[in-house]
Amino acid sequence: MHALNLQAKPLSLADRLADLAVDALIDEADLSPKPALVDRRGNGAHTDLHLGLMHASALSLWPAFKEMAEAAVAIGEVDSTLREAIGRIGREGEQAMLTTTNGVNTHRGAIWALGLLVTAAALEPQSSSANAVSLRAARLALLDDRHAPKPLSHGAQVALRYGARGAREEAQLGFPSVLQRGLPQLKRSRANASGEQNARLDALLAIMTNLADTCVLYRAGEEGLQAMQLGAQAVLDAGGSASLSGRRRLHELDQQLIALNASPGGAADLLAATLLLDRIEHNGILQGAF
Ligand SMILES: CC(C)(COP(=O)(O)OP(=O)(O)OC[C@H]1O[C@@H](n2cnc3c(N)ncnc32)[C@H](O[C@H]2O[C@H](COP(=O)(O)OP(=O)(O)OP(=O)(O)O)[C@@H](O)[C@H]2O)[C@@H]1O)[C@@H](O)C(=O)NCCC(=O)NCCS
Ligand SMILES: Nc1ncnc2[nH]cnc12
Repeated sequence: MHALNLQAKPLSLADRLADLAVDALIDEADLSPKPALVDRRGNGAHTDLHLGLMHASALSLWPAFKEMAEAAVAIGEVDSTLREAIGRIGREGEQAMLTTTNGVNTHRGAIWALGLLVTAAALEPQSSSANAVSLRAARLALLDDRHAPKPLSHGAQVALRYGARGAREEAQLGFPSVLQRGLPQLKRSRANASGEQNARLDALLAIMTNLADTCVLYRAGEEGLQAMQLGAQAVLDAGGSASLSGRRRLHELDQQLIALNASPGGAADLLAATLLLDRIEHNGILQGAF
């Protein structure tokens, strides 16, 4: 007679990366109080989004992230075949998101950023520093996808109007907002014993200080972008989210951005990218230690 094998089947690399990406999106959505964004308190500057929808949207993307990681393992190098494979999977992921949300754009930018990072991490799991993963993601983002439609998206309209660098350029440059702003601030605030939630809020604010967020530009123009960047810097200068005066500034920033209808959705996506890279770097993706 055989003994029952109660041990769970180990997760594949692609399973683990998809889990990490979805967890990063859910942690971003839950983080509160985020200025003008959907969080546990409410809908921020949005009328068509809420926390349940953000969670459902994040979960709907799990198969797309897994498929991107599998494509990376199968193809094995940064080339046009992989770029076009993840472009197709990314567009299917967008459709899955839109079906789940009844047509509301919850995570378009996140599919792009986290999709590239998941693919880049799966390509060389033994080289999982944030720098190395971002560099591979940038090389992928620089490749052309012959099948990509070229719609006049909000990002494209804002690029024409203000000459702003959007989500595509952020990835092609190797995610500078994550590597130079989000991750260093996350580490600084953790080292200052600010508490994990405050460290994540500070990381979001650090990203906001410098980002040309095309969501903010589209909804609130340069006035909105300046309010976001200066207001985020003011919170950090006042001591960050863990200090009383930083919290007061954060509350003011929330009110100001809501009044301007300026939702920093791009910064929120890059916070999720920050959390994902932090976990890939520190937990490793080979050991299955999470
Ligand atoms: C290459 C793409 C990113 C397409 O780029 P494009 O220039 O066409 O830009 P958009 O699609 O308009 O914007 C992309 C989203 O990226 C986020 N974002 C904004 N600024 C930045 C930035 N500076 N750096 C990084 N990321 C940024 C942002 O996403 C969040 O906001 C979304 C809501 O945005 P909005 O369009 O304003 O919302 P709507 O509901 O449509 O309007 P409102 O009513 O709210 O005003 C939300 O989804 C957040 O995620 C931008 O929206 C890429 O998307 C692409 O080519 N995809 C095709 C598939 C593919 O090739 N995938 C590759 C494999 S992963
Ligand atoms: N928490 C959030 N609120 C609004 N838009 C977002 N896009 C990505 N995350 C978001």
